[in-house]
Amino acid sequence: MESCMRQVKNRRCLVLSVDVPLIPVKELVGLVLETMTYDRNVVLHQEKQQSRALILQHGERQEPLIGVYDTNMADEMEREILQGKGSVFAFLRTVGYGVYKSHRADACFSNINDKARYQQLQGEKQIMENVEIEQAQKLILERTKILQETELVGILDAGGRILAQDMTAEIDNPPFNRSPIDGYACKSEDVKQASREHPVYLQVLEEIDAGHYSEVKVGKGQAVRIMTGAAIPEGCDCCIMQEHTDYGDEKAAVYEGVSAWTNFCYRGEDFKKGTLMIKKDTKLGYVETGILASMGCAEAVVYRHPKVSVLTTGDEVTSPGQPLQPGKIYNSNLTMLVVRLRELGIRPVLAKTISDDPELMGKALKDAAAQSDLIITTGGVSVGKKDILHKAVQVSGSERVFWRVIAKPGTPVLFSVCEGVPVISLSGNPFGAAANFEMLIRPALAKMTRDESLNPVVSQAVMADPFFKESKRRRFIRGILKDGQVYMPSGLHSSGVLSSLQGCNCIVDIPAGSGALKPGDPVKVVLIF
Ligand SMILES: Nc1nc2c(c(=O)[nH]1)N[C@H]1C(S)=C(S)[C@@H](COP(=O)(O)OP(=O)(O)OC[C@H]3O[C@@H](n4cnc5c(N)ncnc54)[C@H](O)[C@@H]3O)O[C@H]1N2
Ligand code: MOO
Repeated sequence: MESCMRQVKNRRCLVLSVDVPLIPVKELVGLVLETMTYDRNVVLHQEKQQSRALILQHGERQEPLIGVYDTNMADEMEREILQGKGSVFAFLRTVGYGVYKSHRADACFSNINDKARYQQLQGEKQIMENVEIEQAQKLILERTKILQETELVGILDAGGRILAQDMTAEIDNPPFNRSPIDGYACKSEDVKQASREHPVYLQVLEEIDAGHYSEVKVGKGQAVRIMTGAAIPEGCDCCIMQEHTDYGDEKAAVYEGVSAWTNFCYRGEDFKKGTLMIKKDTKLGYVETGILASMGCAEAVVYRHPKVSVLTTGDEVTSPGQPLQPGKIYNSNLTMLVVRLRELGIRPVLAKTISDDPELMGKALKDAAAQSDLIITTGGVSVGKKDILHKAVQVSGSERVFWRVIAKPGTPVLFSVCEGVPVISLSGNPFGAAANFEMLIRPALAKMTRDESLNPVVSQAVMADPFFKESKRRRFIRGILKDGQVYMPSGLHSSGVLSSLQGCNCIVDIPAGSGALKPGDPVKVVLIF
């Protein structure tokens, strides 16, 4: 420090030792700002400056090597080095110092000198507990990447995909003036006066069917026999429905006149060459793919599918189809989540069950991270001895971001990031997992894929049935929404019960502090679609 102080030109120097890599930058900013406040008070209020050094304190601990020092103290430092023991505190006591109090966790200021400790502390430092659902969504979205890679797919397979480039028409559609009816194309001037009593007779030059093209020029008193979808030849400005003629082959009697441009579809009336037809990032449905086809596109460049992995944990879970041993339960979460993803157009790349072994799960997370954009797990996130996700996340070297949301069910959801891949660990209780899927995973899928329709849709409704429990905490319950009214399913509302979710199409979002709900009470619902 002494030699640094001799070199620097500034009046002050921010000192930070090299082995506190987890210190939040905001704390350094806080230190600097506090020094500036001192300066301002000195100038404005002619206060005596309190100290020549301001160091950081967290809890009871003061950190002399995290601070802002006046740089004119090199001589005093040298004296301590030569005459004392060279202790920074001893020096500080002689010159006097102030403290900047940080309220961050101690782990932020840990001395770290090896990688394993760094990874361990990084997890401990950043975990946030008991977050609101909205904050949880934000924390997940901040760590969710938007997919950039694209692929070329045949137009028949492009439905449901997100277009990765602007699509501009290279042709006019229709590519020619065309007849919207079966009949005769002619000059409107010729038939203006036609009626049943006084038919107008036209000379029929030829017949043009859909798919054929004629260079013929139609003159005064002339017509062509024309079919729906066929190109109207030069010289004509209208078409007469055949029902208003005598169907003549060489000569046709016209019984009803029309004005100019009647029954006449213009070239390019659907779209003109050069028009931007479908914008990048549009979800292609049947209409958009149909438009692309009408533009002549056989293929489309779309963003690649997201790669989502589902890992369920639990020594008690048994795959369906296997005999059920005492104490075991069938694994419903894996099927439920895989099929839910498929319903949303996402095909999971990995779906498996891991036993309650943190090392195995840690390894499984790393393996999954290598092949996924998002990992969903269920079970093992609460506080029990076998709630192995916490350890598994550490084993995998993941960054833990938050644990627990302030809502029921699905409270113990844990969010971490394994090698850059978000890992959303849902509770093992099937309805807890299902509710969290709708609230936390859908937004991540929407961001990743740019598919806005994957976002949860919130609506207002009115309770049709009562819900008897009061809700001290925010509570999600399943419901059946019909014509703006929410009916309660028969069966239990417990988070461990899946069967009563059958037939439900919404989750009622009951705010914390609500009493029992009565019929007629307005409620917010999240649609399950
Ligand atoms: N002492 C406390 N105990 C519990 C608390 C608490 O705060 N203190 N929280 C409770 C809440 S709320 C929930 S939710 C659960 C969450 O537990 P986990 O997420 O750790 O999940 P597990 O214990 O592994 O399983 C819970 C439940 O779900 C069944 N399960 C698990 N996986 C599946 C699956 N794939 N298919 C079907 N069913 C599954 C499992 O057998 C358990 O019955 O913790 C409470 N406890
Ligand atoms: O949060 Mo738990 O999913 O209530 O039962």
